[in-house]
Amino acid sequence: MLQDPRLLLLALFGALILGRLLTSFIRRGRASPNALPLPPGPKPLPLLGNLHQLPKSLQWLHLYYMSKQYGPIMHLSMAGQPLIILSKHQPAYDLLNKRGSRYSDRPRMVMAGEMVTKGMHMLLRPYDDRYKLHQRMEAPLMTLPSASSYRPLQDLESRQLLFDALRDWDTFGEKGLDFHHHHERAMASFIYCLLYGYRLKTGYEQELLDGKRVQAEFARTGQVGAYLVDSIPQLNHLPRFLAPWKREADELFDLERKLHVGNLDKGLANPGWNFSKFMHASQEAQDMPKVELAFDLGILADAGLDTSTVALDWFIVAWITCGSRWVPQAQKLLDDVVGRDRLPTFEDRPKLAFIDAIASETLRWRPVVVGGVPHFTRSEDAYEGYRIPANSIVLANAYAITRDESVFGQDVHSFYPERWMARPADVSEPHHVDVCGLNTSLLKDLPQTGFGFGRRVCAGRMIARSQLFIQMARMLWAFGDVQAGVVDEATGRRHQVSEFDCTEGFVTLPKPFRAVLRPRGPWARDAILKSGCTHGIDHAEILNQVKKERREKGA
Ligand code: HEM
Repeated sequence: MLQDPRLLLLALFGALILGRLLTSFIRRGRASPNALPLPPGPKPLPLLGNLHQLPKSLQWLHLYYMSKQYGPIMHLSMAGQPLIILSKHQPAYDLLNKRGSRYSDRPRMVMAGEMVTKGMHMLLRPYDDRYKLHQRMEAPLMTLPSASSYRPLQDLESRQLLFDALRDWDTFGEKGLDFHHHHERAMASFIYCLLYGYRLKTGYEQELLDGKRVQAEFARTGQVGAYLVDSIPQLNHLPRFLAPWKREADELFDLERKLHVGNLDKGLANPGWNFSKFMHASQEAQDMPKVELAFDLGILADAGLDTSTVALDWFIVAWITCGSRWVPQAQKLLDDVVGRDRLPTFEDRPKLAFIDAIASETLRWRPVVVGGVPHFTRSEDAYEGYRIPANSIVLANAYAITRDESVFGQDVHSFYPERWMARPADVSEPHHVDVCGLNTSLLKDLPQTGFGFGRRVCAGRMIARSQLFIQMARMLWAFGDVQAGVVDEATGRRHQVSEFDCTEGFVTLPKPFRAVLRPRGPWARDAILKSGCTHGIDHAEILNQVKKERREKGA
């Protein structure tokens, strides 16, 4: 029966899989009698553990409800692999921030990390010396003074976004516009300009289409359970004809390599300062293979593109579904501070803390990476009377943590920007305003959980916060009476927007729909047209100004 060598190999690997499951099961049973108990969690089945209890859809929501039963530190077993779920801010902060040296690793991802990106994906890298070298190379570009120097580019793209949205209002009227596309174009154009020295005019450029494909493949190949080889890496010893995922991984690597190396080449050749030139000239890059540097830049581009776009998409959903109170409040503030003759600018930011509160509330209400990014610990630890086993995946469930009432106060499911506002500071007291214009005297220092934790916290969070501020301030200033688009012209029926109508995956987007963004008045239209189409502006000149400003600020 087993004369066919392929069947023989399959039988061998079947035995290997069974062996692995049995070993992990026996290991679990062998915990020392003196050992602390594992954190509570649902009762596991033999061999499978809790695998059958992990739902495929809206996992973060189910884990949040599960935490109501088992508490803020839960233990689940995924066929023997310990998974610790943190559902309140304090344990997440204590473990991932305070004990960061122990909890900053990533779980091994064979397909997405080792095969498709050959270990060069920054987000998936283990916390080792090579990771730290890359972090050192990027660090000077991610400081607060650096973020402040990128604001002229953010200003440029948000002006363009308003111009494009006005044009679409004139074209599509009540049908509405594809706001996701406009957000994506603007965010991608900003990040590609900064990294590679070119802008994206339409959002349909081949580089962006390839970039989106790479992101979609990352989300797919990185999904828990998508590839057996992630659970049983030994399967990679199979010859290629028995391991079809190897060919798939090679093809995806090739797509990503071509995209990132092509972009690096463009960045080095394009006029003006940019990240490609800066990182290429850095000490850390001197002995680095070109492809590794290209991947660093490419992953930065990916990390910046999707996330800010999604946050702006949720902002539109919040505007439509629950904006009746905070939108008029924000618009009154904008009218008082900015007036109606010009667009808001970064110079207005210190007086517009409420807009920053709206940005923070958007990231809290619908965290972009809603389930959190898994961390990993290689050594055993003890916390609050529980044992955290060695080789645990530790996941801070962003959805649950942003609903921690002991941190964010009452009514955590509502969109309530005021929760971020400090008591009005005494006017005679000088306000503390950071170099990006954020007024920290008027805002509470609540945890920005949506950007992750500890040594793996989002490197681009200062850049992202400026981006969200300028975009939200300008949209709120320019447009009013925002609604979902009409989907049936005969009846005038509009798309029904629901805050839980979202996609699955690493980042969670609202399901696609069109929105009607009406100019608030002729004055808004005039100001947008006066600000104009920005495609004729010399962005290389702006990039050179960035370089000068960075030098002056010692960034
Ligand atoms: C609203 C926008 C953004 C959100 C919500 C966001 C969120 C996150 C989260 C949750 C993580 C993982 C943190 C963890 O493991 O605990 C992360 C990592 C990262 N982010 Fe962001 N991000 C945003 C924008 C950006 C931007 C604009 C950039 C760069 C220009 C960026 C660069 C990175 C990088 C390089 C990492 C990897 C850190 C590592 O694993 O060491 N992000 N981000």
